[in-house]
Amino acid sequence: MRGRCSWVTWKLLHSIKPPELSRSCSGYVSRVRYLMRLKEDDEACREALKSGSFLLYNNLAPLLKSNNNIYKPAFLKASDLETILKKIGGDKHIVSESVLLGCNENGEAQFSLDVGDLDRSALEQQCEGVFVDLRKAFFMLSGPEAPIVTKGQALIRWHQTNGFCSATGQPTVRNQSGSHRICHSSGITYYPKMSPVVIVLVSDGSRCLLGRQATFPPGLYSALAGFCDMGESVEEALRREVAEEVGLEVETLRFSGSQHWPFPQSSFMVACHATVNPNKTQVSVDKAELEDAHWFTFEEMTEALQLKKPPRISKGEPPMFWVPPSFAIANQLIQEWASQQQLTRN
Ligand SMILES: NC(=O)C1=CN([C@@H]2O[C@H](COP(=O)(O)OP(=O)(O)OC[C@H]3O[C@@H](n4cnc5c(N)ncnc54)[C@H](O)[C@@H]3O)[C@@H](O)[C@H]2O)C=CC1
Ligand SMILES: [Mg+2]
Repeated sequence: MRGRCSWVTWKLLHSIKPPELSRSCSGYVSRVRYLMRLKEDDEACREALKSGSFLLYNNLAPLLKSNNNIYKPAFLKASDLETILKKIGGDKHIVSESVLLGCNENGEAQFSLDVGDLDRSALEQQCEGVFVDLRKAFFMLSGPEAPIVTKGQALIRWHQTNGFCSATGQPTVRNQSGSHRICHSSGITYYPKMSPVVIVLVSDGSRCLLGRQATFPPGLYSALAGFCDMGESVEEALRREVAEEVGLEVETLRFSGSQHWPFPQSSFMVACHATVNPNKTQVSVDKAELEDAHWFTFEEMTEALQLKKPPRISKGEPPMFWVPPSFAIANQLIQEWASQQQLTRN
């Protein structure tokens, strides 16, 4: 039997018609509830496709548009997308392959769509935009716009790589919004997946510890990170990763924030600050995981934070030390640590 609460919610959701919704869902709660409905109700989602806006990707590279050298994700209106598809000889039915992304401030549904099969340069010309590799796009977009672009890519990638049931090998079928895929043979429902990762900035009170993997660009050092093992809490994963990678024992930890990270597959980054005993700071690096890790002073960190772009590499010179840019949560941890140090020094 349906509980009173869920019945009221159900009535609320189903009594609102899509046109009314699109006019009235500027509030956060309305937008969330509209999205909730679009996720599960195929008919409502098909309706929203007719008036929504679309962020295109070409083989996972998002379409960006520049205005006076300020780049933004190039969302296209449904009608404009249809016109452009017609002009370049694309099939208008590919629109139904779009994946629901969100709902903008005006209450319009947003979708992401990979158009990798269509002529890239013709599309760029028609849309007056450019498809940019996501890693490069990060440097071109302002902070608040990056998450929706990475979300769109992550969802498209998830659908591209989850076309078959891992139990039966049979094809999986998506719902209209793309919020899940079902194998009708086994009855298993698959939802888009992220792997939990802990990322931690370790401090001994006056210095902080950063490491680099051999695959990092020259000179880049970041906070320590690692995937959570099955059954572990964030706290356990964090203690283990620090012990494994640098041979230190964490004494305290404090949550800072979290971030979806699209590379190489979707991760859910949980960021924390941690401290170690200032008398037990001898680092022993696990060379299988890290090329190097060492303690950095406040002055070194402050200087690295000034760099807004990866530094140029000069021939014969040792690479300059730099830290992840502002779109990475590692940067947030470093900024917070530097501010804290600044306070204690004043
Ligand atoms: N947003 C940010 O600020 C930062 C993000 N990261 C991300 O954190 C992630 C984890 O960092 P790592 O030091 O590489 O992790 P890690 O220290 O756990 O080492 C990676 C190894 O863990 C194993 N592994 C266990 N579970 C895995 C899973 N679910 N997926 C992939 N590999 C798994 C593999 O053998 C892999 O080679 C990376 O994807 C990296 O891109 C790392 C630093 C900064
Ligand atoms: Mg690691």
